[in-house]
Amino acid sequence: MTPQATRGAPVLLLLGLLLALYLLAPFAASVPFLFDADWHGADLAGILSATLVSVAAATTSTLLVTLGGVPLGFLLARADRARPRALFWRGIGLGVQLPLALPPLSSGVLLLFLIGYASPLGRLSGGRLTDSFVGIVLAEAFVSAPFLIVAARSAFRSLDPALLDVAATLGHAPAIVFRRVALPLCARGILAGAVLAWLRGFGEFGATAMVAYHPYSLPVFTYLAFGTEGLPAMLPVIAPTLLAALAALALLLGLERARPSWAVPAPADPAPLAAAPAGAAAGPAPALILRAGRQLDGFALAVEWRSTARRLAVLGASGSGKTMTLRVLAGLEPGAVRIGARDLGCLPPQERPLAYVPQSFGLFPHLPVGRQIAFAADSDPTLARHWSERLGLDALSGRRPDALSLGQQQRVALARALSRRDTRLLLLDEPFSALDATLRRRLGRDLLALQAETGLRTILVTHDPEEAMLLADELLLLDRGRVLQSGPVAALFARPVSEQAARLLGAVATARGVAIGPDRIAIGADVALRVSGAPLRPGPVGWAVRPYQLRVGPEGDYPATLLERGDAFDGQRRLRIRLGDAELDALADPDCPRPGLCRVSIDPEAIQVWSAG
Ligand SMILES: Nc1ncnc2c1ncn2[C@@H]1O[C@H](COP(=O)(O)OP(=O)(O)OP(=O)(O)O)[C@@H](O)[C@H]1O
Repeated sequence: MTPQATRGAPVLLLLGLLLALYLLAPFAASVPFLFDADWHGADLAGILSATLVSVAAATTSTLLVTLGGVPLGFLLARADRARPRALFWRGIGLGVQLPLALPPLSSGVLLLFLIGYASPLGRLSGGRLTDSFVGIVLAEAFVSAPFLIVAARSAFRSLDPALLDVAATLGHAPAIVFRRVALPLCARGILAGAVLAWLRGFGEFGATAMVAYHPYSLPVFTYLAFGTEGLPAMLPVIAPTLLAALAALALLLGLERARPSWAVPAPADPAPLAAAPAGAAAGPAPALILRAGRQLDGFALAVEWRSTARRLAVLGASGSGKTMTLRVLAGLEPGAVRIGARDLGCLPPQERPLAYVPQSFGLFPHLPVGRQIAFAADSDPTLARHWSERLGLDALSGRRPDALSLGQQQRVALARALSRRDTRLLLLDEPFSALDATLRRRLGRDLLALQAETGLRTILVTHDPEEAMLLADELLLLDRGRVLQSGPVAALFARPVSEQAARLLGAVATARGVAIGPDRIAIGADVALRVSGAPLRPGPVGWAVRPYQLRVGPEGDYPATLLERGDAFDGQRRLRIRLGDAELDALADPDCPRPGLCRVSIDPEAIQVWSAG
């Protein structure tokens, strides 16, 4: 907090400083007593032995607790994300924190029920679980484990789940995903938890005294020295305790301050891709069949889709279920998926022949570009080299993702996906959403080039109709988890099923008319527009046309009235015209006619028409 931030909050400052003072005061208060300490009469051999016992027991218990606590923290974090949260894991999450809430003496009593002389385990072990080094370790593990589990759980909870999903869709089994992605990315949080657990174990007295009074650990030895010889004899015993605590705290501080060393400024955006020879494969692909049904709190997904196109897009408003549909395809959500004769629905994500690029690209923060591209379980070194070079990533192979521009990050994600030996399907979730308009256009063209070059089937999730029309031949329009319409881009564009579908497809303003022939709509004032697409049935229709599709001038197909003429900007002038009964916006050259009668031409293919009956 800056001095300015605390200036307005004297009460906060006072309360905070009071507590800090109280925590430091005992150290200051102990200074005069140090001169009374009985350094000469100190039992150095006893202190050394107790210190060694405590260090060894705390280290052993921390290792044991880490071994089980890290996987448990991972499972608990995963269960925290699941909806609904399983009762079993909620119970486990609560139960493993109980030792935190218990007085250590009570923990000791509970442990005696389990491993004491009279317990089945105690009898089985011949009493070796109490009053022994093993007993100290068990007591320390019991009281210190929650520190490690809570730290690991919160470290794993802060991990971006998309990274685990991507690693799975790159062919890795859950255990490998845990080892290669989750563990390295959460190592600092886990290490901090381990240091806390070690400190807690090292200083443990109550439970240890109940379970294993012998051999003396440092806290028990300190208590003994105080009880038999008083404060002066106890002071030398505190020295190793303080030293160990300071060393552990220094380690904790070091962990907090440690910053990844790879942070270097992001370079400029990549140059556009050079044109490449087209088409490994063209024409229709094996039929893709998707059936997804999902019932969540406040949202239901019910999608059925069949397509043989190679370039597909899922288009819909925010929250319509686009990402979920893609995740069903990737095997990250349940659903039936088939490609040709191959049933993918029964395969886990790591066994599906596809690559999934989530919205944030899903690059692993701890891996440099070179290892990132080769990360897939079935990564082909020849393909990896090819795509690294083709996408201009060779010079960046040593950089980690936070030292890359967004455009470069996207290329790394694509190179990683394309380097898999058996990728049949490339799933792209809003690949351009984080980019500005210029980069969006450029990377859109890059992707177009890649589609032509690889012939790979791509499914693009987007809410941008322009992007969908550029990069897809077939569309799936979603609305609140349901299919609004699906089919070839041109057919959907010409004949959206409803005004809502037309708006999703980019219609800004809509108007009413009447179909008077298979390719004619009357829009009032004796104007009948010629339209393209499937033959129309007579009856009321809605229609729309984009402003830049209207050509306004002295010549043209239809009579209209120019109502307003806006200021010229960026080589264009915005006009307001009346065409039939509709008032529409149009874009024209700056030197277009003045308000008054004019003529308008519209390409029939640029007019969207839907039944409004
Ligand atoms: N685990 C969940 N539990 C309950 N609802 C969820 C869960 N995950 C997603 N949803 C809901 O499902 C709906 C669809 O989500 P989805 O991410 O597929 O939408 P989208 O169309 O991709 O949206 P956007 O364009 O904003 O990314 C949303 O309303 C979301 O709130």
